[in-house]
Amino acid sequence: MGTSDYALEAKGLCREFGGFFAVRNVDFQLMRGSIHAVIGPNGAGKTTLFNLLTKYLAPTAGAIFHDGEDVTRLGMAAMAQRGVVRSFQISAVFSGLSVRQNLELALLRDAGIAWSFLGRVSNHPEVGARADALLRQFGMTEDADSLAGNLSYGRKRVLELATTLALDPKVLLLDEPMAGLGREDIGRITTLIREAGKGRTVLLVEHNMKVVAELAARITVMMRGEILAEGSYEEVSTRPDVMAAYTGQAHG
Ligand SMILES: Nc1ncnc2c1ncn2[C@@H]1O[C@H](COP(=O)(O)OP(=O)(O)OP(=O)(O)O)[C@@H](O)[C@H]1O
Repeated sequence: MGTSDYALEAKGLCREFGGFFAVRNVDFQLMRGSIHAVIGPNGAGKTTLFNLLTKYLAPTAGAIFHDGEDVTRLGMAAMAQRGVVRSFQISAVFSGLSVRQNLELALLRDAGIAWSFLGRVSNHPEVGARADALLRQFGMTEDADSLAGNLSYGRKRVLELATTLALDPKVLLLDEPMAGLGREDIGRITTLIREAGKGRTVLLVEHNMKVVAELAARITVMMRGEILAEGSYEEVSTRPDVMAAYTGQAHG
């Protein structure tokens, strides 16, 4: 399998905090076009690995490749330009704007058009049409004119995902997309991520095993900063060492 089969690849990745290795010597491959989950008990190093791959943190050793090119030294903005987009941090929802305005803002930003006031949208009819399509796709047509700040927590997370997808990322990186959501919103966001995964590469860090089992074709299990196991849900969930890693840990 060639390097270019991977949307993202890490080689010998390390992140040390004052002598403590949160991530130690990790070799990781994110296959292009796949939905891949990183799981593991609390403190395993999932968030640190995610922050390294999304360029939020710099590694203390090792290298990161995107489409086979060394991107170790690039920052988040340069990665976003390459179509590698992290959700739920980058795509802030503006609570003083309506749902539609939030989507229009994201679409204008993606098109590289400066956005200062909404009158500008009328100059770009394609933006209005794409906002309508996103509203329909995300089941938010009825909320279009509601202020984002007045949405429930779950609907806000749906809007965040919609604004991220407005950027049409090639690689979508999601940090605990289900955190704090009720069952209904989990079902909706699971469906939306599955749809978003068509023609894209998706990496998610997620504690909810039902969601991981439903979405991820490949799963990486981390433990004490290292990769403990990799494979399908069936493969990793039946391994005694993976079960032992979770013993005594409460996970949703
Ligand atoms: N900025 C930091 N400074 C010092 N130690 C850190 C820092 N960030 C993370 N760590 C440590 O690195 C280890 C891995 O943390 P990390 O947040 O990556 O784990 P995690 O698997 O995401 O855990 P959780 O599931 O609880 O979010 C933990 O022991 C944590 O205390």
